[in-house]
Amino acid sequence: MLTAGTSSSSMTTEWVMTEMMRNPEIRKKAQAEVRAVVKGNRVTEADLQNLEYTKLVIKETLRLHGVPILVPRECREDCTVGGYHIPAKTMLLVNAFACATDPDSWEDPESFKPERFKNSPIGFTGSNFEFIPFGAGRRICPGINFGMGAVEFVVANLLLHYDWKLPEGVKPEDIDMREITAISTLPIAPMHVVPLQPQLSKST
Ligand code: HEM
Repeated sequence: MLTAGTSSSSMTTEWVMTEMMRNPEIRKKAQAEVRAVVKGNRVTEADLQNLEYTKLVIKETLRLHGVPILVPRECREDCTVGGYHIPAKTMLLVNAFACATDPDSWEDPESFKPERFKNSPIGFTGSNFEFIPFGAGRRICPGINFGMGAVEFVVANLLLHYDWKLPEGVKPEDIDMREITAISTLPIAPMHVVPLQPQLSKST
């Protein structure tokens, strides 16, 4: 439970920041939303409900940087998938990343475009098999709400309190987006960012 709940949420947060540093316009838009919604210096649970664009950014991050392979499943009965006969008791591994980047399901699948989820019926509760960052079915992640709340809360605070820039001489396109695979996908090289003056001018 601890392993499943900690690295997944923290790695998602790290990828959200990485994508926002690589896409400054998206970061500015999310930051403007957070600063417009949050009154005072504290992000509340109620504020999170109104962070519409920031939620899209997190969703798009989960599409491109979610778990690559889901927990194994065992086939209960013989079946045929894509013309292949799968005998009962075969262990199956679902390639969630392939589903989330399948050009038959997604337009321009490799690009980071939070807007693709705007007014889209595709959610992450396991009903849309092209997007299953929390899995699906009986073994779906039981920590969806906790995990999403934790990521939204940390990202909102990072955007509310600080402006961010890359170290001197580093351009957004220089960020190393390669991944290594563990329980979550991790950046192959940690990104370095510089927090600017804390935004403490708002009244509490
Ligand atoms: C952004 C954060 C998170 C992501 C992306 C995530 C993703 C996943 C995925 C993909 C699975 C496999 C589901 C399947 O095979 O169908 C899973 C399972 C699980 N997750 Fe999460 N998770 C997150 C946060 C959490 C949190 C916060 C907790 C607990 C506090 C948690 C607890 C678990 C547990 C216990 C399982 C195993 C469920 C089972 O096998 O029946 N997760 N998670």
